[in-house]
Order: sequence, then C-alpha cells, then structure tokens
Amino acid sequence: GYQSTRKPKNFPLGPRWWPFLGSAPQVQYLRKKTGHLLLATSKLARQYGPVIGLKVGGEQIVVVHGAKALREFLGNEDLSGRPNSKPDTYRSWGKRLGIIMTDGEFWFEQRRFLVRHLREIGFGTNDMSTLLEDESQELVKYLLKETNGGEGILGMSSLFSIPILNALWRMLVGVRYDPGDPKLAKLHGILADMFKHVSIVGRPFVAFPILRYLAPEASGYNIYMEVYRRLIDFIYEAIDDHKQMHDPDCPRDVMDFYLSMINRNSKLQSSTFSEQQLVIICIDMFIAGSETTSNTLGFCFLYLVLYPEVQRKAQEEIDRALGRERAPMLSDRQRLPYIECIVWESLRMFVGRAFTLPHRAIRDTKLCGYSLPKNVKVVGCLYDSCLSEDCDMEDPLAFKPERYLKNGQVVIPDNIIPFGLGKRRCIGEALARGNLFLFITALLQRFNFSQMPNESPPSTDWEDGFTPRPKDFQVVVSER
Ligand code: HEM
Repeated sequence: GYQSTRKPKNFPLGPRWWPFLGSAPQVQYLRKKTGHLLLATSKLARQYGPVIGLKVGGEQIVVVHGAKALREFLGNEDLSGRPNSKPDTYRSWGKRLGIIMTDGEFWFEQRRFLVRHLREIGFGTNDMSTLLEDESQELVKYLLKETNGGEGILGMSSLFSIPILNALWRMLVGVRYDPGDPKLAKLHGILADMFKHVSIVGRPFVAFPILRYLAPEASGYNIYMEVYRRLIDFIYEAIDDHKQMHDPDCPRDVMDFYLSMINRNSKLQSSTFSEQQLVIICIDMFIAGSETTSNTLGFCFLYLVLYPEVQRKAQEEIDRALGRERAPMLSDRQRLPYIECIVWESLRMFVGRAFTLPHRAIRDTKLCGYSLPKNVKVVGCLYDSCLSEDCDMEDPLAFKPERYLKNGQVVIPDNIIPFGLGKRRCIGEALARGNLFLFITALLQRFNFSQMPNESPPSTDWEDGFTPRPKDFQVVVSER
C-alpha cells in the first residue's frame, strides 16, 4: 500500500522505513553530515551493498552504486522505462509535480524521432561543426573584449551557460541570438530558475504533495509553478513563430521536422506527436543538454586553474597542431589527443558528482540478486565508479588527463561511462563532446587562466542543483 513500511520480498537492503517518512530521516541526516546527497547514498552503499532500497514519501527508490552494479542496471532492459507522468492538459501540468519530462509510454517513439532528426540537422556533420565552431569563436571574441589585450577577471562558473544554450536552441529552433539579446537572456533566466528550484530528487513537495496546500511558499511549490509557466509560454511563442513560417518541404530545424510529424500523424489515434508533446520535448532537451555541458566546462576550467601544468601541456599541443591563429575545427580532434583526454577527465569530474536520470522497472525483474517489483524507480549514482577514494583509478581526486593516454592513443577505462549505456543512454553525446572539445581548444589557444592572486585556490566542492556545478569562482584571464 501507499504508506506500507514493509519492504517487498528480497528488496535491496537499506535504512529502516518509518511510517510516512520512509527512509528520509536517515538519508537527510547523512546528507547534512556529508554535504551532498550522493555522498549520503554512497555511505549507505558502503554499509548495505552497492544496491540500496529507499522509500521517500510514498515511493520506493533503488539507488545503484559502483561500476559493476551500474553496468548490470543500465544493461537490463527491464529497467529501461521512464517514470510515467502522463501529460494531461496544459493547465494541469503543474499538478504532476517533480520534473516535467516526456511520459514513459511516449518516450521511445519521441526518442527515436530526436535521435534521427538531430542527426539530420547536423549531429556529426559539417552543419553542426560550423555551428559549434561559430559559437566557440563568439566566446573567444567576448573574452578578447573583456581582457582588452591584457588581462581581466571573470566569473567562470556561469561563463558557458549562454553560448551552450545558444547552440542547443539553434539546433531546436534554428534561431541564433546575439549574446546580449534580451530574448536569450530571458530564456537563460528562466532555465537558471528552473534548475535552481526544480530537482530530480530534492523538492520536499514532490515526495510529500500535501505541502503544496500547507506551505505553498515555503515548500517552493509556488515558485516551481511560476517557473514552469514562464518556460512553457516561452516555448509556445517559438512554436507559434514556426507555424507561421512552416514549409513542410524545407524543414530548417528540429521544430520544423516535429511540426511536419504532427501533421502527418494527425489522423493516427495512437500518435504521440502533438504540440503539447513538442513543448515537453523542448523541456527534455533543456534539462538534458544545457546545464550538463556548461557545468562540465565549469569543472574543466576549475581544474585547469588548479593544475596549470595541464594547461601548459594542452597549449603546447594546440600550438604544435594548429598554431595560435587558425581556429579549431571539429575535424582536428584526432590531432589533439591530449585535449580529448581533458574532455574525458572533465566529464569524469562532472558525472562523478551526479546521478543518472531516473529509470522505472517495466516488469518484475532482478538486479544483483535482489528482486525489484514492476514500477519501482531506479537511479544510478556515478560517484563510486568515478571519483570516490576507492574507485578503480589511481589518485581519483587528481585531474590527470594523461591517465587515458596509452602509446599516444586515448583509451577510456570501463568504469567511466559518463553518457550511460543501453536503451536510455544519452542521445546528445556527439553534440556534448563536440562542444566540450571546441570550447576548451578555442579558449586555451588564445588565453591563459590562472588563480586570483592573494586568494586561496578555488574549492573543488560543488553545489547540487539539477546537475552539479562548481561553487562560484573567479579567475584571471590573460591573452597569450
Ligand atoms: C556533458 C554533457 C552531457 C552528459 C555528461 C550527459 C550524460 C547523460 C546521462 C548520464 C544520461 C542518463 C543515462 C541514463 O539515465 O541511463 C543522459 C541522458 C540523456 N541525455 Fe545527455 N548528457 C550530456 C549532454 C547532453 C546533450 C547536449 C543532450 C541534447 C542534445 C543530451 C540529451 C540527453 C537525453 C534526451 C537523455 C535522456 C535519454 C533517455 O531518457 O532515454 N545530453 N545524458
């Protein structure tokens, strides 16, 4: 039953389930003590084993730790469902609570569409390269202005949000905004609020819906509703613009392809394509594609500042392969293996502080010998496999790109799976890796990044939002 404190038979072990509160007291206690939710669940994993069974509010949640159990989890198709959150009507969306994401039943058709059309628009092709190359050079121009031939001081943790968002929005709706454009600033502001106030795991009113009546302000419910309303309105505006210019014979971007799909399928009862679903797809893409990439870049530059010798080595490689003038292109990747290693090391630092998206068991199944009942939620925690003191890596807390270089080749060990695996693996890997490579190369080609003088080095601790991000830090940027 909803409030049952009895665990299903052979369910993964974990702290005691209290009436109403479930395992929340112990998880919250450890979260406070360690500072982060994933350190709390990792601590529990040390006590109970890599797969732990929690109950939060009315929901059973299994959290999976360590490379071996993660691989088994992600490879098990019975666990590849998405949580269901039926899109009802526009007005009642807010009642769904939690994150607005494509409903589990709809996802695989929608996912197939996205994979195909992202490729068509230009994933991995020349179109995409040009788009990303432009975007990285725009950021170079911005820094040149800020440093004005000498040096400047810049806040790094949010430097990348706007250019990365621009690249993503351009793939979806074809528009590129100037970095100072008020519309782009508006979208960025809405998303920043969303990432701050809406969380996969953290909002109390998600686990305890009664709070939205008892304490709508204090529980964060009101602000949550307001952020979604602004985001949804913004996306509907883009859809309306597109409908006016829509030429089915000449699709320009993902949204055009989607509108054609709605028209083509309009007579099919079972079609999952609709305008409302298009809005949710855009939200899916924002959630998955914007902060992930820009926060990975944030961690990258945090560590580049802490490890100046890595920066020097990267710059030597760039100077040898491209010189200082010729802007980097996606096709330069093979010639810059050390930069590739920096990309992977930055990904490790980012996902090592993160969870996967939530999955759902689509039927009764087994995981690491435990029985998981249909509909149970399962989340992977990537800390133990990537970053924890006892993960399968030498000196895991150190930023060491050379760990992936074997005889001049880039070799990624099995425990590093920053994009997941299996039926739910990331569909944006090509875009993300392209962006990371180009931004890192373009900036290191032209600038040095160093610690603020007379200040202690920036902290490697982080903030948990929707995805982890470095604490705000400033650096000295100087033209090379
Ligand atoms: C550094 C950047 C990125 C990282 C580290 C990353 C990582 C991940 C991970 C770990 C998952 C979850 C896999 C799972 O739960 O099994 C995921 C899912 C996903 N990613 Fe990415 N991602 C990145 C960028 C992107 C970008 C740029 C896009 C958009 C084009 C994107 C789109 C998605 C989508 C739509 C999903 C959900 C897949 C599903 O539920 O079937 N990601 N990503």
